[in-house]
Amino acid sequence: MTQTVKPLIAGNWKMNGLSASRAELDALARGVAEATAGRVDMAVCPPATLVATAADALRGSGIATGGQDCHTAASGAHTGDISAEMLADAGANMVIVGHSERRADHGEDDACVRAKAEAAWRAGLVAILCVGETEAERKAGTALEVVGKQLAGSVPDRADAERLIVAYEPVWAIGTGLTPTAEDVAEMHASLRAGLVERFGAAGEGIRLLYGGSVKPGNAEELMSVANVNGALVGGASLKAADFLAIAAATAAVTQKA
Ligand SMILES: O=C[C@H](O)COP(=O)(O)O
Repeated sequence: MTQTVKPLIAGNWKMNGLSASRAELDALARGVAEATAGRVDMAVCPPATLVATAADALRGSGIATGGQDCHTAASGAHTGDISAEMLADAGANMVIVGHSERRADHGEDDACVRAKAEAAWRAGLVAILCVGETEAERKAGTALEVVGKQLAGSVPDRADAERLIVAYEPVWAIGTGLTPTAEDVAEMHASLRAGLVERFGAAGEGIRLLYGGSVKPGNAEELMSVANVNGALVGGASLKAADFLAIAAATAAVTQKA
């Protein structure tokens, strides 16, 4: 883990959560101080219907609230869409853009993801921008090239640590229980770091690089110990406060050893 970068453990609830999920949010707010000891930041990205609930439940806890997607426009005739400004108005501080499920299910390409990141910035939100290769690309030996192209095409100019977080999520590791080896994660994150530094200079050193894909309490310590891994984007294991807090605690333990 890059020692100067405070890790972030962010939860992506995807299309899960009803009003009863308030109990999990309240449990996170109660447990965050003990789990992180102030050494790790946390965020929860619930579905849009729960952003205001999450912002309310997490207020004062230090846990940030995020959306899972935003439209490129601030408002207008876009039925069913939600703008970054609306997320901010509901209490969000950040928004995920370019998740592989959006890229696959909604045909979002790098130019679209870049426009969404710019929309996030326009609304004052931090963009958590996702990149990652498919299983076929990994097997073909093109993972570094594919992800490097996604990074170059999706990240807007003038990125810095205040406004951008990059999440590396191998598509084949999402929700499967599979994870890359620590060596593969290290190789990819080193490549992402090099790409950011080449483009943004010293600012690229501070941009958080999250790993995502089947992060659980049992593998968090190993994954969070990898060089240039500055936290995690957690799907399934973020739905239960106890598991999510355990991942944060494992990350805090890594930072203490570093
Ligand atoms: O955004 C989160 C990722 O897609 C990871 O999901 P997962 O932890 O359920 O594998």
